[in-house]
Amino acid sequence: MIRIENVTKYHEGRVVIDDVTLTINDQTNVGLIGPGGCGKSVLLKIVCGLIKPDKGRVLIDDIDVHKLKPTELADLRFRIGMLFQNYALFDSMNVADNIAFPLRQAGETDETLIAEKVKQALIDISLPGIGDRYPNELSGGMKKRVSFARAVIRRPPIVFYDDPTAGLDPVTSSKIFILLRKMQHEHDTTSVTISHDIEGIKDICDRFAMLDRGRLIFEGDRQAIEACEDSLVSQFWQGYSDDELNV
Ligand SMILES: Nc1ncnc2c1ncn2[C@@H]1O[C@H](COP(=O)(O)OP(=O)(O)OP(=O)(O)O)[C@@H](O)[C@H]1O
Repeated sequence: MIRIENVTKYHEGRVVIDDVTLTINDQTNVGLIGPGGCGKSVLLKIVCGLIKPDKGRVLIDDIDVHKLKPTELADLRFRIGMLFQNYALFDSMNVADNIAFPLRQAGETDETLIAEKVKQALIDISLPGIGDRYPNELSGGMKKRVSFARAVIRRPPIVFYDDPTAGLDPVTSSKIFILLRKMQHEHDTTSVTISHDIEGIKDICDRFAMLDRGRLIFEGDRQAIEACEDSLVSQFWQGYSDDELNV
C-alpha cells in the first residue's frame, strides 16, 4: 500500500504540493489528472523518493520513503518501475542494453537469460528486432515503447507512468494503453498513471485523483468522478470549459 500523508512541497517561494493525503491500495491503478503545472509529476517524484517533501511523509508498505538511507532507497526503487515523461533512455546505449539495464543493475549476470527477456520485451511492445538501434534512431512513439519495456522488464509490483502517451499519435497511444492494461492484468501491478488523455485512462484505471494548484480536489472511482458535482472536476473529466478560451 502507498500512503501519502499531508505532503507539502514548496518551490521558489510558492506551494507546489499542498497538504496532499492519498492512499493507494495494492493492485489498484490510479489515474492522476489535473491541469498542466498542477504538481502531478512532482507528486510522483516525491512518492518514489526523487524529491523530498517539506512536510508530510510517504509510506510504501509502511516504510517511510524519505527516512531511508541511500542504499535502502535504491533497494526500494528496485520494486518500482518508472516511465518518465522525457523517455530518460541512455543515448549511449543501444535499445537492448537500455531495456536490460534494470536487470543488470539488479545483479543479473546470465546474458542468455537477459537476451531472451529483452527479445520477448521487444515482441511485447511490437518492435521486434530493433535491439541494435540507438535511441536517436527512434521516433518519439518508439522511444516511449522502449521506455515502457525498460520500466516493466523486472515486472515490478509498483509502476509509475508519467504521461505515457504525451505527444503520440492515437494509434501508438492506444498501443501503449493496451500494454499498460496487459501489465496490470497479467502481473497485478499497483500503478499511478499521469495522463492528459482522459479517454485513454478511463479504461485502464480503477480510481482517479485530481490535483489543482497542488491540492487534491478529487479522489474516487469512475462512478464517483462521473457523478462529481465540482465543476472543475467535471469539466476536466469531460474535456470542456465554461470559460471562453483566451487565444
Ligand atoms: N524539483 C522540484 N521540486 C519542487 N517543485 C518543482 C521542482 N521542479 C519543478 N517544480 C515546480 O513544480 C510545479 C509543478 O510541475 P509538475 O511538472 O509537477 O506539473 P504537472 O502537473 O506534472 O504538469 P504537466 O501536466 O504540464 O506535465 C512547476 O511549477 C514547477 O516549477
